Amino acid sequence: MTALAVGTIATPSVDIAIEHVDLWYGSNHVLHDVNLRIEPGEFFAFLGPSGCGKTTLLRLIAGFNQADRGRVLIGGRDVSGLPPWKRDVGMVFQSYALWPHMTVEQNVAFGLEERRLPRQEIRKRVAAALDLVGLGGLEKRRPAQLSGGQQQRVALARTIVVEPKVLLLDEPLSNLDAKLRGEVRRELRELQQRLGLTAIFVTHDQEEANTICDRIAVMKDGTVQQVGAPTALYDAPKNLFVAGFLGTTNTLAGHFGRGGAAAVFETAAGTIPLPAGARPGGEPPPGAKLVFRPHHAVLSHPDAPLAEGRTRLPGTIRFKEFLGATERYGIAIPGPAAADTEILVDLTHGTAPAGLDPGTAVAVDIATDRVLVLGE
Ligand SMILES: Nc1ncnc2c1ncn2[C@@H]1O[C@H](COP(=O)(O)OP(=O)(O)OP(=O)(O)O)[C@@H](O)[C@H]1O
Repeated sequence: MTALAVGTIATPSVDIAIEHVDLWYGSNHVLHDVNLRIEPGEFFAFLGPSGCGKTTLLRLIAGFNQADRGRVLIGGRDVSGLPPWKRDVGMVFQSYALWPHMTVEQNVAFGLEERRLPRQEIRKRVAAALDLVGLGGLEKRRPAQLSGGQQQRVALARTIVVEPKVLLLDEPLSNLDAKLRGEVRRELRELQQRLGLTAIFVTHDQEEANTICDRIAVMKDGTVQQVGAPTALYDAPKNLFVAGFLGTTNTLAGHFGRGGAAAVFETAAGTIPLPAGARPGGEPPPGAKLVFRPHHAVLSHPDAPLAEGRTRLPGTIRFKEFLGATERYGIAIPGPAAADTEILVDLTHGTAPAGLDPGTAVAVDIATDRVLVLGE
């Protein structure tokens, strides 16, 4: 265990282990055999859609929920039976939960006064915590006299001032507007790194998880689907859910080629050769689909020669959207029984050939080595 001190705030870096955790709310089985290890000093995210069990898992680590099976270890110590105040965890809530009648200073000092620390020590630590979150000078204000971002920082200062071993953040930025969210999340990341604190961030926003966290656990229906660094999850998703949750993706239903030796995937839009490794060994996964990202294809003139490493599907532009740095094209690929497949293609703004307007016939040239076949 290492400890880092910034000013008078010291936080240890500890690991967290979640082992075979199951939890029911009555007859509702909310967490299913969850196993995770979070490294010391890591910024970790629980990411998933609403109701998948992220907050339940976070509250379990905090000690507000108890597992029906399995255990939680913090810094190697089994904390499963311990109440929240004996776990050395600090939690920041979505609502901030500040005391409205207290000043900033009093809000931050509250936890230290409860612990009956000497007055001098409290004063020093509160000043250091407010300094760390950039709120020096606002000590005498009340929460109502602060902006949302400033209130969030008070909540953070109040949590770190007690020097928790673990910082738990439950959608802490969701009450802030988009611009402020970006700013506060950078500050949060910087603070977490300076303190070397192990932190877990709950969010359903993939951009938030990607920008702030070292690793992410993607959750669905109370199960962990995949754990990895943001780029690893984006580039090598394990299944269709992870691929779809982390960014836009094209998915084409079909089946592996039969008969011939070549590894191909046959879809209603056409037959697509597969790179080595895209075809999992043995039986195809259930509900297998071909997957590729919109920026892994380009648009060409139907008569242009096909570049090496690409495979071509002919189609017609259905729509075009300007997204800022990129332009998104929706392409209808004709299929049997009048069932067109729609493929999205993202081109960097300014790089698209002229004349790519709705109704134009184009060729979608897909980078064959970026294609994956994934199951449910
Ligand atoms: N106190 C409770 N009693 C009974 N069921 C609950 C309770 N809290 C949550 N649930 C249920 O447990 C499941 C998981 O809820 P949880 O709040 O952990 O999900 P979440 O992923 O954090 O969702 P959100 O992003 O909407 O906060 C949901 O089906 C929810 O309705």
